[in-house]
Amino acid sequence: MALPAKVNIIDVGPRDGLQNEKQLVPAQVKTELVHLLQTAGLREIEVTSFVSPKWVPQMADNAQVMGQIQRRDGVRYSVLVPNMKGMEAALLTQPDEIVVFASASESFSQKNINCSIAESIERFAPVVQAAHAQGIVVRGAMSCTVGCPYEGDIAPAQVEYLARLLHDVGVDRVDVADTIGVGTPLKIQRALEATFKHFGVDNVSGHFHDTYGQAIGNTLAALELGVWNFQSSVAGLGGCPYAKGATGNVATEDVVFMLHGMGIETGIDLDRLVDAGLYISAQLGRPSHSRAGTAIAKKRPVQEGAATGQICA
Ligand SMILES: CC(C)(COP(=O)([O-])OP(=O)([O-])OC[C@H]1O[C@@H](n2cnc3c(N)ncnc32)[C@H](O)[C@@H]1OP(=O)([O-])[O-])[C@@H](O)C(=O)NCCC(=O)NCCSC(=O)C[C@@](C)(O)CC(=O)[O-]
Repeated sequence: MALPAKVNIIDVGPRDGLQNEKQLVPAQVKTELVHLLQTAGLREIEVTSFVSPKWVPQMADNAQVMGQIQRRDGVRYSVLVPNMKGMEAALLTQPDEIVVFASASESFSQKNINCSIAESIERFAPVVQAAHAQGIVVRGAMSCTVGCPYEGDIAPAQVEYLARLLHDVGVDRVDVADTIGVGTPLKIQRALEATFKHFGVDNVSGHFHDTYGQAIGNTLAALELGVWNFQSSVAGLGGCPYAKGATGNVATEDVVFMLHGMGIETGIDLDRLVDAGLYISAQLGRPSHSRAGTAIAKKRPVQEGAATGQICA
C-alpha cells in the first residue's frame, strides 16, 4: 500500500504527558504549552482529563486550563472523560472532542478505571449520547492493545472485541495504544488489523509509547497499513500512572522529523515544535526525551539570555 501523503498528529503532551508528573505543574504552564503547540501548527491537542482528582491529582485543574486557552480556529481541543460526572464538568468547558478510554486487558481496566471492560462501555454509553447530542466527536482510546503490565501479551482477538464494543456504543474514531511500549512492528500491525474489522483506516490512530525504543518503527509499520493519524507527546513527555515503568509517548519532534524526511506533510513547523519541547523541559527541570529535538536544539546558535530547556548530553 502507498504511504499516506499527509499525516495528522494529535499532541497528547498536556494530558498524557503531564498526568503522571510528581511535581505540580501550574495551570499557566500547561496553558502556555498548548499555545506553543498550536503556534507550531498542531491542529489537534489533547488538553486534559476530567477524571477523579483523587486518582490523578495533576489533572485537577482541568477546567482552569480549558478556560485559559486562547483557542484558534481549526484547532481541535480534546479532553478525556471516564463517566457522566466527568462529562458534565467537561461540557461546561466546551471541548471539541471527548475521549472515552477503555482497555483491551481486563486487569488494566480494573486498575485504571476501577471497573470491567463491559462496565466501562456501560458508563460510556450516556457519555457518547450526550456528546453526539451537542455535535461533539467521540474518540475511544484502547489501552494495552499489544501488552498489559498485569497480563502480559494481549491477543488481537481482545483488541477486536474492544473495537467492536466501542463501535457498537457509537464511538466515532479509535486509538490503538501501546500503553507500555512493548509492541514491535508486526504485533502493532496485527492490533491495527483487528481494529480495522470495526473502524475504517481514516478513523484509527496509532498511540505508541517508547519504553523499549520501538515507537518510531511502530509508527512506520502503521503508516504501511495506511494509518495517517498518530498521537505523540512533545519532548516525549509522559507515562501512565497505572502502568509502572512505562515511559512517555514517542516524541512528536521525532515523528515529525521522520515524516518530513519521508516527504510526508504534517503542517507542523518543526523548529517551533522544538521550542515547545524546550519550554516544557525547562519548566520540568529535566532533559527533553526527543532525540530530534535535542539534535536540532544543539545546532542552534547560543543567544545570550535566551531561555533554553536542558537537552540530553
Ligand atoms: C473512573 C474513576 C472516576 C472511577 O473511580 P471510582 O472510585 O470507582 O469512582 P466512583 O464513581 O465510586 O466515585 C468515587 C469518587 O470519585 C468521584 N468521581 C467519580 N468520577 C469523577 C470524575 N469524572 N471527576 C471527578 N470526580 C469523580 C466521585 O464523586 C467520588 O467522590 P467522593 O464521593 O469520594 O468525594 C477513577 O478510576 C478515575 O478517575 N480514573 C482515571 C484514571 C486515569 O485518568 N488514568 C490515566 C488515563 S488513561 C491512559 O492514560 C491511557 C491512554 C488513554 O493514555 C492510552 C494509553 O496509552 O493506553
